[in-house]
Amino acid sequence: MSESGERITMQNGRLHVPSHPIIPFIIGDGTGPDIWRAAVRVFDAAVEKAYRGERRIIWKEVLAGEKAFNTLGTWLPEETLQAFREYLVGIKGPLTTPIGGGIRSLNVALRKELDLYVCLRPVRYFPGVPSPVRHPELVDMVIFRENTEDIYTGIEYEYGTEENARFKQLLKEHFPKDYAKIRFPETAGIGIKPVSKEGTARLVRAAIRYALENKRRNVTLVHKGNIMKYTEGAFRNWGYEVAETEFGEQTYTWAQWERTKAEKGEDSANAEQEAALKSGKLLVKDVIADIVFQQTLLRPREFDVLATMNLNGDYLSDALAAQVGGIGIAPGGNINYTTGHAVFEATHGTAPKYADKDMVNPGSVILSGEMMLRYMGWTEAADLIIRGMEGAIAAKTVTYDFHRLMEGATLLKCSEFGDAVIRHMD
Ligand SMILES: NC(=O)C1=CN([C@@H]2O[C@H](COP(=O)(O)OP(=O)(O)OC[C@H]3O[C@@H](n4cnc5c(N)ncnc54)[C@H](OP(=O)(O)O)[C@@H]3O)[C@@H](O)[C@H]2O)C=CC1
Ligand SMILES: O=C(O)CCC(=O)C(=O)O
Ligand SMILES: [Mg+2]
Repeated sequence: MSESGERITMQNGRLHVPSHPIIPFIIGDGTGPDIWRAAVRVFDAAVEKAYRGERRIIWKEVLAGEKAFNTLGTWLPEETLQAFREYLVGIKGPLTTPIGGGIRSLNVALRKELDLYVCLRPVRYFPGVPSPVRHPELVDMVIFRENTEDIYTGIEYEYGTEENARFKQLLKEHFPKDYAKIRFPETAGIGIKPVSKEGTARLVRAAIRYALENKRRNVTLVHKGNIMKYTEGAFRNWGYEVAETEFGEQTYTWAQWERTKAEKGEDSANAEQEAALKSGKLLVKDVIADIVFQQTLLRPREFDVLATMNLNGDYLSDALAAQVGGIGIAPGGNINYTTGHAVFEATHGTAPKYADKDMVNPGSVILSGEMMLRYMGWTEAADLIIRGMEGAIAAKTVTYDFHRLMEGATLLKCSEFGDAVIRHMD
């Protein structure tokens, strides 16, 4: 490396970012290399333009996925985890996860290993982006998805294995009534869904803090608590508990509304809520996970910040991204707000059929980098990236995914879109 850099550190609960921070990155599988090549040029150009050489990112490649396996014989090397631990803030491309067998998700493993408990996925509209809805500009939501629990924990017992048989035997012996509920016990695979009070509380706390700091109007707890009462239902109840016990002065909850209604009737509850919201309090409400897909589509104005469990948030991220133009422009970050550790990454996957074609939209990783720069406090560079994205899209110079839905647009390659973003920073 020709130039040495320094570590980003956490000091007294605040991120300390040197002028030449070392930032580890994973290129990713499939379309990852195409996208990274385009995106890193955008990041460097934005930083150079904003700080005229006074600040610079010292990139440090770390391996994971196919590149790691092919060179080191392991999918997620310990050195990679160590680099993210040591340098605190990093960025990654997508990594492949085989379906129905093989290795477990490296993406999920990274989040768990580094305890990046928030998957933060903002969903906003860029004017000019083709959208399937009539008013995409009304979509301005931020998903806080729990990243370390739920059925993503990966405790599963495959049908036909000894573990599966032993687990079912344990159920049969100790919980015979529950065992009898399994419709086809002989051939059933089994998965376990742990959801804890601590895991829920730290996620909901982060969502409420974000909403208050960013002057959002509401936080919606998304759950399927009518069916899964002690996991998803508990997520809702613990979420309300956090709002009321830790942010009681600043929030009004639907749980409070329910209690007032039971005591004094619906009119009183409505009046209480209205007064609370008029006084500027943040509304904390909840919605069942199936209807949230309809409501966010039909009444996007009613949703600001959404706090979800792991699986629900995974589904909802892709669905909401579609409303503002699709997964090609859906960024994200995995964050531990206590330790400061963060790994930014797109919402989409490896899109393997487009690999090495220099074709896909690098927008999601570019905007994930924009989130990273903002997280580091390099807001001038982040603002330039937004300006560049807005300019490239407004000029109708776009990649295939937008081009196929846009009238009169110019089709750009992945790398060319990166160039267009840089040009429009001026
Ligand atoms: N965090 C991560 O690393 C993630 C990894 N994955 C992994 O990725 C692999 C593939 O998953 P899959 O379910 O196919 O989902 P993908 O997100 O990889 O791709 C699905 C479709 O989304 C569209 N798309 C994806 N990326 C882009 C982009 N940059 N620009 C424009 N359009 C894009 C394409 O749609 P179209 O064909 O219509 O143009 C593509 O066929 C799996 O192994 C999965 O586990 C998945 C999600 C996240
Ligand atoms: O890990 C994977 O392969 C998929 C993860 C995913 O879809 C997500 O985090 O949104
Ligand atoms: Mg996903």
